[in-house]
Amino acid sequence: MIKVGLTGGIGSGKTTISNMFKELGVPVYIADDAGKELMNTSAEIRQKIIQLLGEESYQNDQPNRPFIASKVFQDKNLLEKLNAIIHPAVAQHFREWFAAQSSAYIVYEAAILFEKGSYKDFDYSILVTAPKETRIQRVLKRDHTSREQIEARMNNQWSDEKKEKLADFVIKNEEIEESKKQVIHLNEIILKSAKNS
Ligand SMILES: CC(C)(COP(=O)(O)OP(=O)(O)OC[C@H]1O[C@@H](n2cnc3c(N)ncnc32)[C@H](O)[C@@H]1O)[C@@H](O)C(=O)NCCC(=O)NCCS
Ligand SMILES: Nc1ncnc2c1ncn2[C@@H]1O[C@H](COP(=O)(O)OP(=O)(O)OP(=O)(O)O)[C@@H](O)[C@H]1O
Repeated sequence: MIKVGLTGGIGSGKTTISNMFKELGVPVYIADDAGKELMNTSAEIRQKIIQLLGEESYQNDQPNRPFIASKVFQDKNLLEKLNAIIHPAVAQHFREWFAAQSSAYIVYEAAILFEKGSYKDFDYSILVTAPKETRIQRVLKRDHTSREQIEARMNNQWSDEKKEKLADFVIKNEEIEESKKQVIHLNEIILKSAKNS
């Protein structure tokens, strides 16, 4: 079964694009959601995060996400350590999910795919892009956040230019109808490739 990794910077629209694949019947694994679920439910992960960032990182046994974000997006070293707690657990969870799938291909959506080299685990990679200011405006509209907080996350992600060099396919997500056409076209290409493999 073909594995397709899908990523994009904050506010690029990767979840919007993943949903378009879902509508075409493609199973989609959302690594961010799995990471959230594991942070909520795994006592081992909770203990490691408290050890790393202190008691304030959990309240009533639930992660204090704004607090954790305020720490790690200001300090690359802490972000690396948080990633090292969560990513292996997500990888294991994904392997179990993947073993239960039976379609021609699956899509794996993640906030970071190129930065840590995990794109190499996939047959194809898709990068979702949009101009930086568009991305900022989308997130400002969607979330209770500030430009500074969005830029702090952007500073921990590669630029689109750097990611485009490694991506197999790029979806320029500006006009939504245009993005849908690109997804339908990519779906055809990947299905054809699955038949031939
Ligand atoms: C710091 C946390 C608690 C902030 O939670 P919050 O609900 O505010 O954000 P959420 O998880 O929905 O992510 C929103 C966006 O932030 C950016 N972002 C999240 N994690 C990372 C990361 N490790 N590196 C760079 N950018 C990131 C992405 O653009 C992502 O789409 C959370 O993002 C986290 O635990 N991140 C580290 C683990 C991780 O990489 N998770 C995602 C994939 S498993
Ligand atoms: N082509 C588009 N035109 C207009 N708005 C869009 C478009 N694509 C996505 N959006 C909107 O922009 C916001 C960000 O999109 P989405 O949540 O899919 O991005 P994301 O890359 O998954 O974000 P994050 O990195 O913050 O998790 C959402 O409110 C979404 O509805």
